[in-house]
Amino acid sequence: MTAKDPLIIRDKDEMTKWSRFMKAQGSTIGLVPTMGYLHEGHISLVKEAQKHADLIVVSIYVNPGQFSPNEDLSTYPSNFEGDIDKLRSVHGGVDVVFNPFNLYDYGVGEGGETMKRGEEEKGEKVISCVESSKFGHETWIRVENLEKGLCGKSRPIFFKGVATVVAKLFNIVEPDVAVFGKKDYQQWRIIRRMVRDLDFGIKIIGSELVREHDGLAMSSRNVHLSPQEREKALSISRSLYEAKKAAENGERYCTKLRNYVAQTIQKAGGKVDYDEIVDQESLENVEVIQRPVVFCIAAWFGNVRLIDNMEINSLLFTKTKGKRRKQEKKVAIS
Ligand SMILES: Nc1ncnc2c1ncn2[C@@H]1O[C@H](COP(=O)(O)OP(=O)(O)OP(=O)(O)O)[C@@H](O)[C@H]1O
Ligand SMILES: CC(C)(CO)[C@@H](O)C(=O)[O-]
Ligand code: BAL
Repeated sequence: MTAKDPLIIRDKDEMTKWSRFMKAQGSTIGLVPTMGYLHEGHISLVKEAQKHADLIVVSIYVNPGQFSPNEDLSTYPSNFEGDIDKLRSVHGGVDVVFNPFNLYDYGVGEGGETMKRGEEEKGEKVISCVESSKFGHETWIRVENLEKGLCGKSRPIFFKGVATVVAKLFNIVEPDVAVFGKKDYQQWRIIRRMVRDLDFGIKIIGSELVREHDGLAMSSRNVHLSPQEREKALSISRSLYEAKKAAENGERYCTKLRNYVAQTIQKAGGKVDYDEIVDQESLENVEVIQRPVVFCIAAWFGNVRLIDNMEINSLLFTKTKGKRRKQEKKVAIS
């Protein structure tokens, strides 16, 4: 297998020029938006994109617009050279890495009048790092209902920042297809809704969540976990698996399942931000499972906030010779 060096494009106008040129030659373009510090979860998105498009663009950009000033923008991990090495060795390769330097580069008004930092300290308004950085950006996309729950509660500007930067990337790269990971389940749903509501004409693909060998959901932020915190964080995926199994074996009451997961994570030393069972499409809370749902979790281990989720698609009322299949291992979730 020969390694392929991706072309690195840093200027947004050049990115658009490249895409338009390639499309004029008849090629289709698949976009994989990332914030870098790539792992196998990201690579799985690239492989998925390869199935749907001729040419692949991976964007690497830590978007200040989705971080509040009190969040971890300044410590978000990065390793650009390492990322390029990883992409170089993907079978079939990546054509472009778009690593923009001028995504919000509009200059600063006289007297820095776009500076709003301070308001959030008075508790009046939550603003994003992009607003407090004097970039002059003031246009935002909100996906009003889907962004309200789950991560939207504890990160109130997160999804407006994500939807806006993704819309910018779509306008710059002009892809035919874009791939998002179901690890960020709410994000994937929000992007799909935005694309539908604003007629982007881009196919959005949700790619399966990739886990470490021991079940931990892969995430760039895992690098900040100490070995002890990492071990404790396994309580998330383990309890989710148990809850899924219990649901499949007939436990439909969400309160029971949620309490079990929350208690397991707390016992392991984690601090639960939310644990909710929601409808896969509307992301609205479900009390009794009667249709496909997704069990979504966010929890803190030390200073690291992790998210994970598990879809529960089929309620296993499988019958063996007329009887409900006996649970091999009784799942204690009372
Ligand atoms: N384990 C994973 N499985 C599938 N997709 C993933 C996984 N981790 C990240 N992705 C997807 O990769 C894309 C880029 O995500 P991002 O660069 O923020 O990585 P991340 O690992 O989610 O980082 P973090 O959660 O620490 O911010 C998103 O669409 C995200 O859902
Ligand atoms: C979609 C995204 C690249 C937007 O900054 C980011 O939220 C991410 O990496 O999931
Ligand atoms: N993958 C989500 C990016 C973030 O947490 O900011």
